Amino acid sequence: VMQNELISNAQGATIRKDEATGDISIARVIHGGLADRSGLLHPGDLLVEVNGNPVVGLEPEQVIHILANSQGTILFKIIPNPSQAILSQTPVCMRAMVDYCPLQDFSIPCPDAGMAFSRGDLLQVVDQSDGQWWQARKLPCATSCAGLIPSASMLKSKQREQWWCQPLQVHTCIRPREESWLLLLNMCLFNGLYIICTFIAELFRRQSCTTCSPNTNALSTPYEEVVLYQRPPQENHRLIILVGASGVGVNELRKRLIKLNPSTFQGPVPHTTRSIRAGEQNGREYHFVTKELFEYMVCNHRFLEYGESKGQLYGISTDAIDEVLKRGRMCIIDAEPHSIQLLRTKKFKPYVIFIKPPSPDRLRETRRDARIITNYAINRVFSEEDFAELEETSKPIEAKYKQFFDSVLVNDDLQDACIELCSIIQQAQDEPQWIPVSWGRAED
Ligand SMILES: Nc1ncnc2c1ncn2[C@@H]1O[C@H](COP(=O)(O)OP(=O)(O)OP(=O)(O)O)[C@@H](O)[C@H]1O
Repeated sequence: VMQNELISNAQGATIRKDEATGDISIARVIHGGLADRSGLLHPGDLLVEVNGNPVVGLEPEQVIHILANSQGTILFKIIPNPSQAILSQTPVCMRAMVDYCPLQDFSIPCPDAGMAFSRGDLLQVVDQSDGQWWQARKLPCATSCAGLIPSASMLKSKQREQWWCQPLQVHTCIRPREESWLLLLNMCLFNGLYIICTFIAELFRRQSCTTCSPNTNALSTPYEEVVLYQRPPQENHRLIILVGASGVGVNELRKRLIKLNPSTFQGPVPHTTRSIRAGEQNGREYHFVTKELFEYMVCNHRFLEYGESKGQLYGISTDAIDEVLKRGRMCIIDAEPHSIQLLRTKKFKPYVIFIKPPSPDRLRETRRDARIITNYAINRVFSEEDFAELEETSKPIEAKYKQFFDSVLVNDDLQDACIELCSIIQQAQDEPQWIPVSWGRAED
């Protein structure tokens, strides 16, 4: 049975009443609060008097009232908890993978001591002594006082409850667009690898679905333990993933970056089952493979994204990404949001940048002369519907996947966005960044 706690904010401790005996005891001492800093109060201590007023039998609200009205020195008479082991815990940093609001949680013992957080927030967990309720601060620490958050097991059981209550959602994915492949093939006749890669990325983006994903809020890991990581010079660069709504400029930024410094940045070479053409070279435009090998790679989950056009298969493999990284280059890819999880591995240590549209006015202003390619026949300026769709699709992507974003870049002025992208990437490679603890562990 959950006993409710009340917090005395000035003292930074919560109290609770034992309904059978009338005893008032310290339920928890909030890290960084006055009681914690004094080192005089501990969980389980029995409160006998406050400033000479006996408190046994009182309601917790009455005790809080006495405390709130006390001025100057407050004298507590306590019976220390003899079994209280005072353990000093090493803080652990965790990234929140779910949202939490204590005011909407009826199970929290003391909502006023609770701390709200959103997916992606970095939390420094300072106390895990209670299996159900931890204490944590948000990083970078703005306040010294910690707040109550549900433990990982507590959140998981809440997720399970929610999951069972959810109605079954039937979802139909968008089918690949044949005409996009045709455009790809047309372009291949006239352009080099640079355009092919660009277009392949575009094709996968268009044909994939942003609403279905392996990671829904339900049953996901509520917290991910993280550590600061700085790439040692001998290690591969981190994979750079650009994510954004269709039309926001992910491809444009990626193209510009590669063009700016082709000896540093590179995209992966796609695989195809179509036959090699005059002027093409295996491993340059494409990796030309047999259908059997392609299917074998599909079965072995080697493709990040793949599709079929006119009986031929095309795909971007994780091996192709690895090849770029092994050559000492920075691999920059344009991925569907739901592919992020596949790439979140120790090997790639991806750094994910979300490309966000600017304000509605700036979006329309900056894209006045921009062209949108909707299929092989249409290459036109953005319409009002395109702008509206872009804004509408960007928000749910951000809302759903923000826990995976290391950086957010607003693509307003193209030149400025390119400069900012370069500096974000530089920082990602050269400065310490938070990564999941499992990516940082030395090889066994
Ligand atoms: N900041 C910007 N200012 C002006 N035009 C831009 C800007 N960013 C991108 N564009 C233009 O907008 C158009 C769409 O960009 P891009 O093709 O990169 O979109 P995308 O995000 O890759 O979407 P899709 O995957 O659907 O192609 C292109 O013509 C591009 O040149």
